[in-house]
Amino acid sequence: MRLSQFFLPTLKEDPKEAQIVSHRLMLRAGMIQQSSAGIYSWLPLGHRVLKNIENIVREEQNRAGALEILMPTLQPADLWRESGRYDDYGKEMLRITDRHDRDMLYGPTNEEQVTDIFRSHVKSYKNLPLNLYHIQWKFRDEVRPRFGIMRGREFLMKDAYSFDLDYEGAKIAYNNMFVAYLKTFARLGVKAIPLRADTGPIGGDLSHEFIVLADTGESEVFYHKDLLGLETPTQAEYSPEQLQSIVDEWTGYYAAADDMHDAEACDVAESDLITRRGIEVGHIFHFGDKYSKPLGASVAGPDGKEAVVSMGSYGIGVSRLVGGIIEASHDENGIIWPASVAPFDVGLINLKSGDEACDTACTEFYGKLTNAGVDVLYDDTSGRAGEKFAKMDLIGLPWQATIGPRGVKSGVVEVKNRASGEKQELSLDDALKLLV
Ligand SMILES: Nc1ncnc2c1ncn2[C@@H]1O[C@H](COS(=O)(=O)NC(=O)[C@@H](N)CS)[C@@H](O)[C@H]1O
Repeated sequence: MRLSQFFLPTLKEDPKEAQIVSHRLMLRAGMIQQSSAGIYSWLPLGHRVLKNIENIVREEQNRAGALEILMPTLQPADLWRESGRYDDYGKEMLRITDRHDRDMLYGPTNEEQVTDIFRSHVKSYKNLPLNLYHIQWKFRDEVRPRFGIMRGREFLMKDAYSFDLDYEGAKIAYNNMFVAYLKTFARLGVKAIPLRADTGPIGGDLSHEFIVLADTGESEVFYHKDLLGLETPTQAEYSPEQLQSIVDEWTGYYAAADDMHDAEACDVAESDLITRRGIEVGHIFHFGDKYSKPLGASVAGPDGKEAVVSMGSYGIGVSRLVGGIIEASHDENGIIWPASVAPFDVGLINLKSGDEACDTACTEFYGKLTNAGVDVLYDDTSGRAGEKFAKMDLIGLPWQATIGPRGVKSGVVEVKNRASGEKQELSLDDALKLLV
């Protein structure tokens, strides 16, 4: 992509309304544009990152055996009246009346909706276990939306829902999602630790939240230092016993958010207990028949008797993760994207646009990288060198390749790794080998 043909409305100054670094950098890097409180448009650079995160989440859900569907954002209030949540949900719910005066709502979550789909079609235990998920916009009328997309009102969530014949089956489904989350966050380039969590408006009796450690996180978390040393599971498949042992290993260490931490009961030695702030990027719940019972979602069991199915739900904050990853990965010059989610792989800087030799060398190098499948943002604009370097550091692409008049003469490209800051002068061929 040539920068002269892209839409990248970067800002020179820190916007005054931004209180945390990810909000500041997302605005300065031209990734989002606020529409109203807690509601944003995603501009090209931000949209690319959002889609990269979404696709990694999707791949890991698919690998875990979940089936992707897409449920509507607008839901009938009657479904929520059946579960009893229509009144319980409170002011966070955006209630809407359509032209026929039917009560509707903009979904904050989809437990009722997915249970309605299930009960309409699944009648036998032979069709279990089943896990349906979608990646869909949610609306929660947060009383104080803040920190940009971190606590938005309209936000993108992956929410999965599992259906099993009994608790044993539901526990396997829960453990399967727990392990899929460990893999997902590792692929996103963040260290997410699971904590026992409160179940809140979703409900149930078993829940973990996954926290990305970041100094500006809203939650205060307390955990055993050895938790950070655990290896992320890598196998494609695990038996139920293996899943349970992985979950036991990761939940065997003390870890609790402030709302669950009990300093008295915590038996971790002072020297082993770490206190940090973190951002909740995922939250999983087992809640049994909380929705299936009132909505009559049951199947004929092996004994022929009707059994109300046992459910769980599993959320990941896809749009929140754009900010969460920045909070965990930035420096004083800007964002440092993990390669897996970066909007482009390489930023190519032409130090002297308009100079024929430079333009030719850059165009050739750009073409070779692009043909090799590398996603390049080529700064072909006529800005000053200092501005070009600052912009590339701000938007945080993993690699920068710079070609200037001196380099063209000696046939070298300066390649810089954004995360380490390390620079190398390489021949065009060696630079290609490094970047492809
Ligand atoms: N206001 C918000 N802005 C951005 N992301 C949010 C917001 N509220 C929740 N999230 C993200 O969405 C994830 C799941 O939300 S949740 O309420 O915990 N869980 C559910 O809604 C369940 N239905 C899981 S399927 C959270 O872990 C968080 O990462």
